[in-house]
Amino acid sequence: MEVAGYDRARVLKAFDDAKTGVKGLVDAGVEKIPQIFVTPPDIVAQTSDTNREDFSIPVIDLEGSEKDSIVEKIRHASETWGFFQVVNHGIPVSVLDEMVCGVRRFFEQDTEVKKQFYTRDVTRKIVYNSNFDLYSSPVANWRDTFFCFMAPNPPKPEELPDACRDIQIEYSKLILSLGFRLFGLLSEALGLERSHLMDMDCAKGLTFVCHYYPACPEPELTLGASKHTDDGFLTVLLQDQIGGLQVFLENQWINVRPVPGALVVNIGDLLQLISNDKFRSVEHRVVANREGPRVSVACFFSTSLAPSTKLYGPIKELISEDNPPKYRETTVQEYVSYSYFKGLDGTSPLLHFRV
Ligand SMILES: O=C(O)CCC(=O)C(=O)O
Ligand SMILES: [Fe+2]
Repeated sequence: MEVAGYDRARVLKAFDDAKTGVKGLVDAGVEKIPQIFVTPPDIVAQTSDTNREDFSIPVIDLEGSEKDSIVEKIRHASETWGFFQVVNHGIPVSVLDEMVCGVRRFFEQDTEVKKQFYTRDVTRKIVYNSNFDLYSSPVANWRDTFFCFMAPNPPKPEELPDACRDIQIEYSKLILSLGFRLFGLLSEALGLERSHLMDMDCAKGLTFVCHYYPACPEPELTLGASKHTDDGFLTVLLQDQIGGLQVFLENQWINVRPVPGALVVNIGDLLQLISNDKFRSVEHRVVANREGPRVSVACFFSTSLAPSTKLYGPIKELISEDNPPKYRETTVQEYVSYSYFKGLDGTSPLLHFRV
């Protein structure tokens, strides 16, 4: 929001140059959030009762009874909610807990060491900064992040941060095998051969996006993450027990309640595109909280981000005369860079690819 006589560009640059992110502000004891974070009240507002017991995203037990019913539950959730949580997914709780601790150690380590990772050069192996869209978005979010590509060409172990190297390597192996399993189930849920989505390279690339949402002194004035959809094929999210993630469904914000040991799975834009809108990539956001820090790890599955001319459009088996393609074909690189440079401005990048 603009305030007369206020040089937003200069304030953003000073915030960025400090390389200490939102955590740096909290450590310095701010009691009021700086203007760059102040978000219009209608955007922060809750729409209605977000704690309705009868309206929460499904929790699916991957070791549950018959496989057919798991596929059916995943199909239903992907068509209606675009989100579900999975339990009994094969990743031990001790690994989930250590991953959250590792991310926390990264953000809470010595500032001078952490600053070495601070960059906006996305060709670097580890990219730590605050608000990837700081200069393009109308408001900044109360969040710091680091990300790195873990597949198909992971950084060398010595390139990973000391604070979370071992657990990142272990978690990425387990998340890749869970991802393969989920893509098998999603393929079947689309009525395709089990290997269809994997054969399209939907799980070839894995990016870890690790968020740190410091406690916020004025949570009613800002957001942890503005509303957006995810641009890859699928996201598997690990969140701690603080909560704050919300999904926009039936015109209201629904809390994605932390379930101990569960992982949150959501359909990304590219899966909506290739499924010709059968599966939904649903808008979500993270509210700010007086309590914190909140830690989350979003694992984005996409193709390898190495330049490729391979085109992705609605899957031929899913389209017909009655269900013509709703999107033009695109390369993953074109889609992802369009989405990245657009930033979290509240509109879906999918619209740009509609025919
Ligand atoms: O922190 C969260 O719960 C969500 C993060 C998210 O939506 C994202 O990284 O795309
Ligand atoms: Fe997201």
